[in-house]
Amino acid sequence: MPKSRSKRRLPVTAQRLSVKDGSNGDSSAANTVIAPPIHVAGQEKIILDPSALAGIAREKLGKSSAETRRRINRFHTLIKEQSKLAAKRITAISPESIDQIQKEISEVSEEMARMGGLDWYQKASLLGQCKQRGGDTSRWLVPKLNELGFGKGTTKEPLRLLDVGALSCRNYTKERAWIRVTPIDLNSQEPGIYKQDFLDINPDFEVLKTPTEDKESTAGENSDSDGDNETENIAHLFRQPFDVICLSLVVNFIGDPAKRGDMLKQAKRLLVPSGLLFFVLPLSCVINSRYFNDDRLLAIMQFLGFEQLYAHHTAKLAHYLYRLIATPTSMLNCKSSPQFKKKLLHSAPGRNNFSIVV
Ligand SMILES: C[S@@+](CC[C@H](N)C(=O)[O-])C[C@H]1O[C@@H](n2cnc3c(N)ncnc32)[C@H](O)[C@@H]1O
Repeated sequence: MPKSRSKRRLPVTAQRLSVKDGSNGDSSAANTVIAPPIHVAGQEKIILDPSALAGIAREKLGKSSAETRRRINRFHTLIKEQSKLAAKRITAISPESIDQIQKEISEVSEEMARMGGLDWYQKASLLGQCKQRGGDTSRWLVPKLNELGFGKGTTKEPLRLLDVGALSCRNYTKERAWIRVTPIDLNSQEPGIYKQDFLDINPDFEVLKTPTEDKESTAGENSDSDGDNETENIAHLFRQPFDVICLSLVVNFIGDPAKRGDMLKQAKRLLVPSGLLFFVLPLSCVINSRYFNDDRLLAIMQFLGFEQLYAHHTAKLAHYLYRLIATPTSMLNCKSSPQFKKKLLHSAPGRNNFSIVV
């Protein structure tokens, strides 16, 4: 049986999040303070970190940023194809069709490997972060946290922030006095990023028993530690829930819509009550999909127990900040049929098939 959230040992952190924005976690109060307008921003500042390009050959990236973008999109398509084929293989019955599916899976994997695999994809994305997206997404999140009342000296302990799909562990260096980052990724690009599948984190926070263990358990956090060691036991990093979770361009990376939904549910499991979820999608997912848009996302998030604090479209991205306001854990463990199935919302031609199923 899942343990109840109310028994978890983090009332202080939880209080901190609700008190600091002046709303005490009351959603109506928060809504009067923070309007969630959606608007398209102008050009953003370009920040290029030269170390981002280390070890990546120009010809692999593409001759121009448009070419890099095209290859990244191809990689996304292959990821989706992989998910579809994996689902097909589960239901296939005849040995011939299993062989055929297996052959197609191998072709997809080979093409991904020829492109340079996940490692290439991450480096290309890092370049995209620098050149096209106005720097890493912490540039958007940090001012929003400031607006909510967080900053240097405003909290007793630094905010615990889980950066999922982290390509750099330096994104919050300037804020290290008040943000303690735990950067994770499926494939660690640099020491300091922990190799960890977000969906595999076990959110059983009650394993933390004594204050001594508590102290030892946080010793490895932040980017000073060597997160590159695959055999390292990093379970201690996840013994407390997080104040903030960043899912920036990670959910769209997953090919399976139900798994995307699982990521949102997992974020909810790993957050303190009143914790914040920073969520970023490519703009095309919400303005050009047959099955998805801002209203659908809002309905899903509200269903999961989040309130939307901010929503903002840039030229290429959709940014959202949510606060967790309800914790019905029974719902998260519910295996019944999805509440938000893939549903046709726009039938105009030329749209993509992005969706999130919860
Ligand atoms: C496009 S990059 C996003 C990078 C960065 N967060 C940003 O905003 O630009 C997507 C990253 O998510 C990582 N990722 C995807 N699924 C993940 C999971 N289940 N757990 C951890 N990382 C994951 C991928 O390995 C990849 O590095």
